[in-house]
Amino acid sequence: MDQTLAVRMRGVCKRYPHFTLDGMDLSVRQGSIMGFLGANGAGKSTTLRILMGLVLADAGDVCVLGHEIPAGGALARQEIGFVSEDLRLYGRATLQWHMGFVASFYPRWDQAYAERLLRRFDLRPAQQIKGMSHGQRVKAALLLVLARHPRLLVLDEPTSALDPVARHEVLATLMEVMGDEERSVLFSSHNTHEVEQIADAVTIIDRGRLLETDDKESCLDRWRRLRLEVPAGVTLPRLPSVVALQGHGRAQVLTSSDFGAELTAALQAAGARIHAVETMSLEEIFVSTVMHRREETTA
Ligand SMILES: Nc1ncnc2c1ncn2[C@@H]1O[C@H](COP(=O)(O)OP(=O)(O)OP(=O)(O)O)[C@@H](O)[C@H]1O
Repeated sequence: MDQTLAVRMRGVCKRYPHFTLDGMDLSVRQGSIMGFLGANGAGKSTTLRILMGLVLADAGDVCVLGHEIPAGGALARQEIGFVSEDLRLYGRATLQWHMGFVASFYPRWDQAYAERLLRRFDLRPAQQIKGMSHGQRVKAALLLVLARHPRLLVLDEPTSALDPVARHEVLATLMEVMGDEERSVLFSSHNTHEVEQIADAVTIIDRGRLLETDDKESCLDRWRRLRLEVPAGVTLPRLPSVVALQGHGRAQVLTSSDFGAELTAALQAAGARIHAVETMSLEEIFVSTVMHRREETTA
């Protein structure tokens, strides 16, 4: 495996009665934060569970931190911090008890850092888990994995239950963790704003398929919305990078996934005038990518 990749998934398939993960590819570079975006039911949790060795794939190759999955799953999990919706914490035990429990298994447990996180996340160590709100439980689970200093953090929608202040603290903590070039984060989310804020790479999936994966900056750089004037009788060229065309008559809006000189030249040669070229947010890119693929598959 490429030593610079923390995660490498190739052609992974998983068939459920009403869902198929279909040839999923996913690469996470060591030292990067990968935002894993998908609509409800897209297959994000299934993909993350396969790479954790918690769900067995029907086909494909998975390698995490140099360990083949599932054979090397136990070794890989020693170096991964995984936080998901179904948090496996003991309701009747306190956070303090959990901290001692985790510390006894992981020699790299960092008590001083754990205490800093307690203050930052505004958690009380003597509190029982069952008395915590959902958001507090998520923060407790994050503390328990972060203080182990895992080489890879795999977070399944870590911020979905958090209020804006808690979300800000968690995102800031994740960015701080990345001060170390050895560490990598893979986190799934519906929230394109937080992915845009902290990720340096983005993967978009829908209905069990990979749609887009790229460095965030190059993704934001490629996508553009063009406001066009299209005189009567002009037919716009059908270029592969044209993802959407809206409006009729003279004023039309074109969305491109690969804006550049070639598209500009083709539009001008056809007789269209470009009035404006606008950048797009990751949210707009995500929605355009998913809608385009759904239209293609239903056409
Ligand atoms: N154990 C299972 N048995 C049958 N179907 C399953 C199982 N696990 C997941 N699925 C199905 O796989 C699909 C993808 O689910 P998954 O949880 O991976 O999506 P997701 O992208 O994480 O969604 P969300 O954002 O809503 O959490 C869903 O249709 C779900 O019903």
